[in-house]
Amino acid sequence: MHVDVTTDTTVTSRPTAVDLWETARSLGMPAALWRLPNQREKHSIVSFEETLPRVVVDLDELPAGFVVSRFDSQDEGPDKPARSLFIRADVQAIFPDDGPARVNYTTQPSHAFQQSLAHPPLRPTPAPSRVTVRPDTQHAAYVDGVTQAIDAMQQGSLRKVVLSRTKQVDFADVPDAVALFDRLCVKYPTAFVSAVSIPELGQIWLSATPERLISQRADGIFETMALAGTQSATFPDGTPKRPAEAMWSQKEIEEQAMVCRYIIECFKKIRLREYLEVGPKTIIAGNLMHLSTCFTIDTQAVHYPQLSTVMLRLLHPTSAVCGTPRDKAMDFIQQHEPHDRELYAGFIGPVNCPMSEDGPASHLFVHLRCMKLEGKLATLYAGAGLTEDSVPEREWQETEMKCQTLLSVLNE
Ligand SMILES: C=C(O[C@H]1C=CC=C(C(=O)O)[C@@H]1O)C(=O)O
Repeated sequence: MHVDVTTDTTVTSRPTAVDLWETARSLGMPAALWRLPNQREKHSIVSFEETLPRVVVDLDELPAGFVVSRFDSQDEGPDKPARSLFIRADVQAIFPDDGPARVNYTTQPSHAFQQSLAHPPLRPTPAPSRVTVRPDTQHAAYVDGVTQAIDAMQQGSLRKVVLSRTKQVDFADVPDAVALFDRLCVKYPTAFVSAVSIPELGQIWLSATPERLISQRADGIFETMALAGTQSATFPDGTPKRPAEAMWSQKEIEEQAMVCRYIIECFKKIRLREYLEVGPKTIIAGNLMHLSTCFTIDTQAVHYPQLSTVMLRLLHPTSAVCGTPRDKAMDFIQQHEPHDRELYAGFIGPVNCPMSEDGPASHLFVHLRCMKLEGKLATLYAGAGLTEDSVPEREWQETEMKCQTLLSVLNE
């Protein structure tokens, strides 16, 4: 059933993103809020299922919703396909930049939800909350891990591995997730910005990621990208760099080329040759620059409507977050990273959601530049792609720069 809330007098006629988010949170309902790269309108969904189903991501089968996948979710054999959390879009809202929200129910709304949305709970501490970054205790272990990775690569068992670390930040008060989301949207217009509330885990995840994993547009165009190589988007004196001014080392060019080759190997596995490859080009991602190659395919022209579902299974986790060869890199990560990556470097995004007049589309992104919020504690995650030419201290500095993407909005 589709009910346009703007014509339904039992609920607030102009709910804001905050109203929906706080209503869902007060009732223990999962919710997602996102803004696609280079767009202004924001989207929000709420699910009435308090415990999220774990689904096989089949883009041809799933109803409208938002997928959240762990980094380590992979097929464990033909009968044990990878599973992801699925936030079904029981309530779906679009917030245009200049106009009232459009809200639809796709299932019969619960009475409690309607009642609560009519009198939405107050948002937490709208004023900026003070933050304290906990002192780093991971530097020595990280540098040691990089050194061990370089040894493994010099011995030839590994060609690339992405090693990550965490950083913890304490807020003085429980932060306002929607306010942080809004700040990320303003600061990173080219990123996919999201806030996801998962009550059963007691977590909210926030991110501003530059990396598209898979898009299946309403017009049948499939897109993916190879992203790697990192440098600051400013010169040491703080002046912004233009993409043409970026200097890339052999190590970074090779690191990104490995991601390209990994994607092309996936196309080869399904004998697909009709892809358009553009790049590598330097792109700006907030405070950073990366090398990016885009791959597009017209799924209608190649008569391959299930391409996105098939490629998702083959691609995740890509060499941009895991390494090459994939299984060896995964083993290295599991043996050397002291933390569980959880949703960091997994994939997230809307599936089969109406995003334009053309119809529903799916946009899945690699979950980078992200943090997990548990009450007043935030855990930030950042990794760096290592090759045998890596310099341990430089890789640590790279993870520091990646943490800045989110840190810089926490204190505003
Ligand atoms: C693993 C991360 O970034 C990936 C994406 C772009 C550049 C990367 C790099 O230069 O290492 C990483 O492959 C991260 O942000 O935590």
